[in-house]
Amino acid sequence: MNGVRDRIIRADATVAVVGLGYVGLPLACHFSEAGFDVVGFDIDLDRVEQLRDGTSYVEDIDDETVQQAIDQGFEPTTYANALEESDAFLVAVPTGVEQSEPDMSAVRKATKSVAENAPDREVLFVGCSTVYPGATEEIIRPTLRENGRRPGEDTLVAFAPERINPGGSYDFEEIPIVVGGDSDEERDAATTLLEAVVEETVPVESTGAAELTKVVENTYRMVNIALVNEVAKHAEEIGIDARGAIEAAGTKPFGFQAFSPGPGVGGHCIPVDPQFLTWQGRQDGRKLDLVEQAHAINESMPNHVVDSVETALAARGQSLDGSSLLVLGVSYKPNVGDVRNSPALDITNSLSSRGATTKLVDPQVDRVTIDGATIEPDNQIDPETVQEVDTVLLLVDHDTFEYETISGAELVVDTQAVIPDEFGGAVVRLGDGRTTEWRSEQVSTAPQTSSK
Ligand SMILES: NC(=O)c1ccc[n+]([C@@H]2O[C@H](COP(=O)([O-])OP(=O)(O)OC[C@H]3O[C@@H](n4cnc5c(N)ncnc54)[C@H](O)[C@@H]3O)[C@@H](O)[C@H]2O)c1
Ligand SMILES: CC(=O)N[C@@H]1[C@@H](OP(=O)(O)OP(=O)(O)OC[C@H]2O[C@@H](n3ccc(=O)[nH]c3=O)[C@H](O)[C@@H]2O)O[C@H](CO)[C@@H](O)[C@@H]1O
Repeated sequence: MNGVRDRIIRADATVAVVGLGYVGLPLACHFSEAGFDVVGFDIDLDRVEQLRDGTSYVEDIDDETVQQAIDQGFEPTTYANALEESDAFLVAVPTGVEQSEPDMSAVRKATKSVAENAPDREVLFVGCSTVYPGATEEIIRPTLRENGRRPGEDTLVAFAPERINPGGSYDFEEIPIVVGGDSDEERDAATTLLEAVVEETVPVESTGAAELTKVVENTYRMVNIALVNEVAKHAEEIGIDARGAIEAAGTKPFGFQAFSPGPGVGGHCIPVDPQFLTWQGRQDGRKLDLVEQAHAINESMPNHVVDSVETALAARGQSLDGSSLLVLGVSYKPNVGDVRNSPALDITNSLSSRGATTKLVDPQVDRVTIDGATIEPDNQIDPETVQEVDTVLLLVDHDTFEYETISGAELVVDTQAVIPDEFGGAVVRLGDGRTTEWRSEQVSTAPQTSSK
């Protein structure tokens, strides 16, 4: 009765979370709340010190939650040897792509840290990072073996991809977790562990099945966003409003899920995870044409937005070169401060390279580096600036934006179609059926002078 699963069942297992970011910190706090001793290992000293001071850096976890976990024994540390008394290891370190190739370097290093420090008894290793299908077999197990562990024997191995959704409407415990193991013993141990913190686990037959599940979830989302982006560009040409059609299609009670056209696809998941599949396909000499093309469509949206600004200014007798814009929203999606892969960065870069000057507003983002320059976006929309610029460009619909403040704008390019019609100025919307109209006629309020 000294197997790791037994220790988990008795809740006298020590849980180690490796990687204390958007995924790892909530995991650590939930296992602490569930009554487990928790060790949190991270290589970022600043993050560890913040946690030890009871301070959170993750939007969905407040300081009080961190302090409660600390009071219950949660031990954030940068010392890997603090792992030596742990029984179950949850690894949630960054993964991504570099030059379209999967970057699994952090997974390798974290797995090595676990192997080098795990105690000389049966332990459980659960991969939580999003990886390419087969990575547990090809990277994690060999790394454990190369560093003195026996996968499947003294180290049970499973894969349980995180579905946590920062800023989302679902609570952590409400989101079912898929758990893949290559043996019943490994799958059962991991399922038992995760059932301590979520209401539902979904066991699948292998680690590969769980890895593919996660990548499929996010590839499905990326491809369907690309579909509505392509439809939006088409709708602009045929003079029919795309969003109205998508919204109407959403009334079909089955067989359709509505997505929203936008200025591009950002974040660390949706533009990234599908590239694990396309890379894998190309490795075998097979292209996943649909996934590759969908990614390309989404990548084309920032330029489409800049072209729309240029066309809207031209319809008013103005040039993009020398124009001034107030850009609303820098993060990759509403109500988050994360700028990873944000389309706003590409759009702002492109505007600058085409001679426009931009002023950024984002209440969620303290500072952002664009083209090597560190910029601190304004916190709120300044009506005076609205009057001064040639165009207000809305990229991200943060809840805290008050659009009344832009009522004096001469031109608004609205990529999210959230500016109300009573706005009064000239509003150009992504996917708007009236695009053909404003392209061909001078906008009634258009000044005939050059840009300010
Ligand atoms: N953020 C999300 O909403 C989300 C959702 C689902 C899945 N994921 C996946 O989870 C994984 C982690 O993502 P995240 O958003 O938490 O990343 P993050 O960057 O917020 O946090 C990762 C943490 O790991 C630490 N780290 C890096 N290398 C390490 C190492 N060798 N040993 C110990 N710590 C190390 C970093 O210092 C950082 O604090 C990624 O694979 C991501 O795709 C993220
Ligand atoms: C656990 C996990 O992996 N969770 C992921 C996470 O993904 P995420 O945080 O990256 O957020 P997304 O909402 O996918 O946005 C990504 C980009 O796509 C743009 N977009 C989105 C929808 C749309 O209709 N049109 C768009 O243009 C948006 O602006 C942004 O730039 O949460 C999603 C649920 O929110 C999950 O499904 C998804 O698995």
